[in-house]
Amino acid sequence: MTMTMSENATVLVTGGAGYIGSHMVLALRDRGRAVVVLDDLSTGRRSAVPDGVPLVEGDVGDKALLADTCARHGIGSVLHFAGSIVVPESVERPLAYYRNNTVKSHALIEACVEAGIGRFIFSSTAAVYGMPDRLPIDERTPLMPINPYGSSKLMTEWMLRDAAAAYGLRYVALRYFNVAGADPQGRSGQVSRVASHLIKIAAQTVTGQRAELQIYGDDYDTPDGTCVRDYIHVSDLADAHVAALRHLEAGGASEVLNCGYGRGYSVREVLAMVERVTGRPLPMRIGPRRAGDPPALVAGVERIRRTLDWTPHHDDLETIVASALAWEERLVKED
Ligand SMILES: NC(=O)c1ccc[n+]([C@@H]2O[C@H](COP(=O)([O-])OP(=O)(O)OC[C@H]3O[C@@H](n4cnc5c(N)ncnc54)[C@H](O)[C@@H]3O)[C@@H](O)[C@H]2O)c1
Ligand SMILES: O=c1ccn([C@@H]2O[C@H](COP(=O)(O)OP(=O)(O)O[C@H]3O[C@H](CO)[C@H](O)[C@H](O)[C@H]3O)[C@@H](O)[C@H]2O)c(=O)[nH]1
Repeated sequence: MTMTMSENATVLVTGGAGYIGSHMVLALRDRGRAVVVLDDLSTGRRSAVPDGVPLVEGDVGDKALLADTCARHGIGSVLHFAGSIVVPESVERPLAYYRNNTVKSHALIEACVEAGIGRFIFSSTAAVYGMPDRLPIDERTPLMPINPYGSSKLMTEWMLRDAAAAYGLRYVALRYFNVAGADPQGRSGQVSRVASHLIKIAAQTVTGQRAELQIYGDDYDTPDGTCVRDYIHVSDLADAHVAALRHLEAGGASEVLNCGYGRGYSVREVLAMVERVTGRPLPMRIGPRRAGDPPALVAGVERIRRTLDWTPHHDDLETIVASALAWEERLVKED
């Protein structure tokens, strides 16, 4: 397949040494695209960036570095993953979250406008919806984040909306639901030890790094009393970004799109799948509810299916769980 001019331009992936960003780099490289990573390695790892991919080690809020990187590498599109992601930490340190997620995104958007970079893809989150009471959650659902993390992301969406109107930048904001799993070829996965995500914690428990897992509440108004989430495989999520990039490169309009499969699994269902995959009981107990957990979050996916040429390939809880476990076992062996 021949590439168009815009497909020849290098893609800047901020946060490309992190969990989702590293899968993004793989997805782009697998398609022969030129990629540069900008990451301060605060939670990411140098080893997550494949050989041959330039890593600019620095801060996404550093405008001089951004201008230099964009000019030096001939950047045509920016995929913005860099940020802070731990919800309870955002409650304790809100200003740090607004600085890292909102203020630094402002610097990046401004640098793009100044450099004439017209395509931008942003990692947003279902946290912009807060505690919606109707499922599935479509993009017209009122935006009422209940923590600084969600607010910091929503403010970036708004900056993009307004910058697009004023300066002609085109963007896609993808509101991720629950991202999980690891590269099917075992090239990347979630590395952070300070994990709060259910499937990562289950994998740490299976590999003996934790004695047991706690279910945060079994008295929700859901079929089995535990919270329901829409788990999306990280490689499908990366492919959705590739589709979003193609959409923008083909001249498509700015979009805000949910990114999930449109189906929910309860905490108990996820843990039952972990037991099925390992063939062993998982040490677990019921604990109290965790503050700020909505009972159920399931993406309305009509808009993304209509807008992007995106076909998920790993829409299967067993595949998600098995890939996360395989990655965790590899991490443990490496240590
Ligand atoms: N993991 C999820 O379930 C989830 C859900 C919704 C949205 N998101 C969003 O996806 C993005 C990636 O999340 P992740 O799970 O891969 O997290 P991660 O912590 O693994 O990756 C974030 C990366 O950004 C880098 N970084 C952070 N601040 C930076 C800065 N100021 N300058 C340069 N680099 C910086 C980190 O070193 C890390 O490599 C985030 O924006 C997050 O808000 C994640
Ligand atoms: O040890 C654990 C960890 C999680 N859970 C439960 O498992 C479900 C999923 O929790 P995660 O922490 O895996 O994911 P969240 O739904 O809380 O988080 C997701 O939504 C957040 C915003 O709401 C952020 O966007 C975050 O990055 C994204 O993964 C929740 O009901 C949680 O209470 C447990 O029972 N035990």
